[in-house]
Amino acid sequence: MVPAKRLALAKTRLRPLTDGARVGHADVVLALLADTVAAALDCPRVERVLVVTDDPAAAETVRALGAGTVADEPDEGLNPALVHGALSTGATAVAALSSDLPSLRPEELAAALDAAGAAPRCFVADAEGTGTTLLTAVGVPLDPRFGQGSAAAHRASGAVLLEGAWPGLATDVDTEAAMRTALALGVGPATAGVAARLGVASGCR
Ligand SMILES: Nc1nc2c(ncn2[C@@H]2O[C@H](COP(=O)(O)OP(=O)(O)OP(=O)(O)O)[C@@H](O)[C@H]2O)c(=O)[nH]1
Ligand SMILES: C[C@H](OP(=O)(O)O)C(=O)O
Repeated sequence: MVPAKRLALAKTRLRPLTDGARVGHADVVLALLADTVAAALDCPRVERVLVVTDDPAAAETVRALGAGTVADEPDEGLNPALVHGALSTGATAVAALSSDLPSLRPEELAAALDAAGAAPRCFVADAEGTGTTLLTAVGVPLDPRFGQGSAAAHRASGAVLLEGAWPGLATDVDTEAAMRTALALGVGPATAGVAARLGVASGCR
């Protein structure tokens, strides 16, 4: 599952990059989401990708890529939306993946999901070590604790930290600096496109 709130309201910390730019803020947020979803869809360990969203443009884009969508219910923020999404799948094994991972490679996600077999609930921390980019649950409720300091919250809730050589999985694009880190790693085509229009150089993922 990939959560995506309304594009215009999301990723406010990227506003310094998009304010006054030739490309709209929502287009940048959508590009990050599209590349993340495309990588998840290309991962052989992923049976299906569900985007939890109420945003019409996000829903249209991810459906065109091959993902499904689930309504953003009960409209009480990120964690309740993920619980709702997980229940709606009826699946035994579920994972919540950040929507802002444009450098994610399908093989990185496969490696993390393989490692997640080690415990009922596992998580991958972001590059700073404070946030979470992936939370997995097999045979138990997802019990998501995303938000500030979520790595510590997930650890305290009993989830096992997974560590590996997966820079694209760890590089969530919250800030302009993180965008530059992602671009240096190489990004998917949608993010490469908006980066070009923003005037930021990028490599290909
Ligand atoms: N479906 C859904 N997704 C959410 C909700 N709140 C946050 N998200 C998504 O969860 C992810 C992580 O959220 P944050 O890191 O807080 O992102 P953000 O609020 O867009 O970013 P900032 O404004 O810069 O803090 C982003 O992909 C958001 O779109 C929500 O209420 N519903
Ligand atoms: C949702 C949150 O994302 P951040 O805003 O820390 O990237 C998290 O990592 O739990």
